Amino acid sequence: MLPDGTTLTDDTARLRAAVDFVREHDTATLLPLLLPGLRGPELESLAPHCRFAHAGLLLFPTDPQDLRRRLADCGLAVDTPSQPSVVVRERLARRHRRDLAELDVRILRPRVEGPAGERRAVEVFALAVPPHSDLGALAAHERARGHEAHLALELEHPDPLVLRGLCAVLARHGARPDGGGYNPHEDGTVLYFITPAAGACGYRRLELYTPGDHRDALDDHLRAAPQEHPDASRPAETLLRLLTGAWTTQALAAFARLGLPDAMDPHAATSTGELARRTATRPENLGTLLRYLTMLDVVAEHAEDAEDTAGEESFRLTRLGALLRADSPDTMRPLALMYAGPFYRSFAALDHTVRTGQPGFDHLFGENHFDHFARDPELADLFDRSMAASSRMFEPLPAHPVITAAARTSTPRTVVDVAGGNGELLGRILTAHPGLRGTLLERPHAVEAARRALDSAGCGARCDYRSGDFADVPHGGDVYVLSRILHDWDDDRCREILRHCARAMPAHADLLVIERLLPADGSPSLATAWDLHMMCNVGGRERRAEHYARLLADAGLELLDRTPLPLEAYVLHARKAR
Ligand SMILES: C[S@@+](CC[C@H](N)C(=O)[O-])C[C@H]1O[C@@H](n2cnc3c(N)ncnc32)[C@H](O)[C@@H]1O
Repeated sequence: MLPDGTTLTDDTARLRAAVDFVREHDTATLLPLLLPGLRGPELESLAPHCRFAHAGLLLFPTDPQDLRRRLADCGLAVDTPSQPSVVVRERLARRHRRDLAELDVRILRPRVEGPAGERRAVEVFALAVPPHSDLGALAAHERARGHEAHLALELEHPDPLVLRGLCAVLARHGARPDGGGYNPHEDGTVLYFITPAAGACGYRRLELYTPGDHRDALDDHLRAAPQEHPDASRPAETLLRLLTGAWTTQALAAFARLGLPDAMDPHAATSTGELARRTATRPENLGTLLRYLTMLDVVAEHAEDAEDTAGEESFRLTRLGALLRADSPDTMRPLALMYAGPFYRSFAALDHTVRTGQPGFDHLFGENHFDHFARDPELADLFDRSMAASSRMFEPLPAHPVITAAARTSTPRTVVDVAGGNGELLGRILTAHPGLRGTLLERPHAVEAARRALDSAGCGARCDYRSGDFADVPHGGDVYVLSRILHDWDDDRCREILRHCARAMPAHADLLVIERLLPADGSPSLATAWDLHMMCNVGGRERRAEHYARLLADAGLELLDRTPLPLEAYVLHARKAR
């Protein structure tokens, strides 16, 4: 893929584009292109630990002479013999369900200098595809998709701590693990990442190369990566696992409702008999539930200790399971109850939604989900708490440049949270910046919940509340926030909401929109799953960044930039168009 999004199918042209890219970019300018939120001190501390080492691509010469000719056409000399590839060969075998023996992928690294004469290379993976070979379709697919095209950073010092630190920085800026491996022929460890869709250099894959054997870090990295084709060789087993996804939703909710996460110890195993006693359940049936949850890594089974447990099984809570504890500050328990409750029942009407366009929720409950929840205080409270349960996506927002700039001014500035739910985000911003004031607009029942939450967070005195509708967006604020609002609505309603905001915003005001973004290249993402959820339950949708830019423009607003947030969300920064 080229930076302008076009795809080159001719191998020599693709090679030349990679060579030009390597010649033109240096490490410090490349990093923010790959990770758009990376800047300031974090960028300065990251850059010295790694160097831009190469751009990689996969070519399909007809034979070794053809490859040499193409390299020469691009002015590349190869003075070292090719090495067998392990990682790319395995990825191709998995993706195309081919036998490894059919795929003799070789690696060459012709040297190319960077803009200041830096030592670099183009990493060429070559798979020979003679005329009429049955690998032709594979080659056409790979040329068109460019799955293996990547940029590589090499660690300056192969220190395991630095490697893990770099992985953490990449994760914080939206890079997702995407496989990797250890190559014994070269004694080097590669970790691949997919960078955020927002990356501006045309490459979406990033390789972190570390000389030496770092299989500990690699194992953690591989565990975090979604499998490209889960069990592609066993389709019937895979389908059975997929078909029974509802059991997972309900097993997790039963686990939470029975109070098991709170009755279990994360550090020590407890026998099923003791757990059954604590939760008033039947040991035998509880054992069945816990064994299922062991497969999901929610609990871990411990080897029996015959003396302590009289031969019973015993289980410990894992980090994942601990997120369902009711008393955990980052509990996701309300989401477990919501997805196994009203949003579980409504998903049974998904085919109705696809046929008619009407949300399954409305079809089943006879009204829009906001109205349905608003009439039932218990459900309304569960909904508010379930929104707050994924609020870790808000963690970086108090440090967003728009908020810190507002907090630095001598006159008190006001953050207006439009449909701010139970005040989770506004509370975080006001707690981090004691000089800021807040205004929260919500429907009446939610205003009351927000008032209680902000009072108990100690910032209620700096907050005003407006009970009302989107048409009542308060005028005269300095920063306006629309968090997870636009994805609830169709385009026409979004334009209306944005126009209400634009009318209320003074010329200097900023707007922060928090949403997940659909990937432009169809790569797996939470946004794609939530797109289905929004369609079935709310009648809304997830969108690509350009789609939001168009909606903002229709309301007289201009999208200025976007920064990734945890849980695959983004914050889009807009102002009034000049
Ligand atoms: C998905 S929640 C988002 C809440 C919060 N901004 C957050 O990110 O956690 C959507 C919110 O929109 C509010 N809402 C729905 N319709 C509204 C309307 N017509 N006027 C104002 N708020 C509305 C709901 O009460 C709900 O709290």
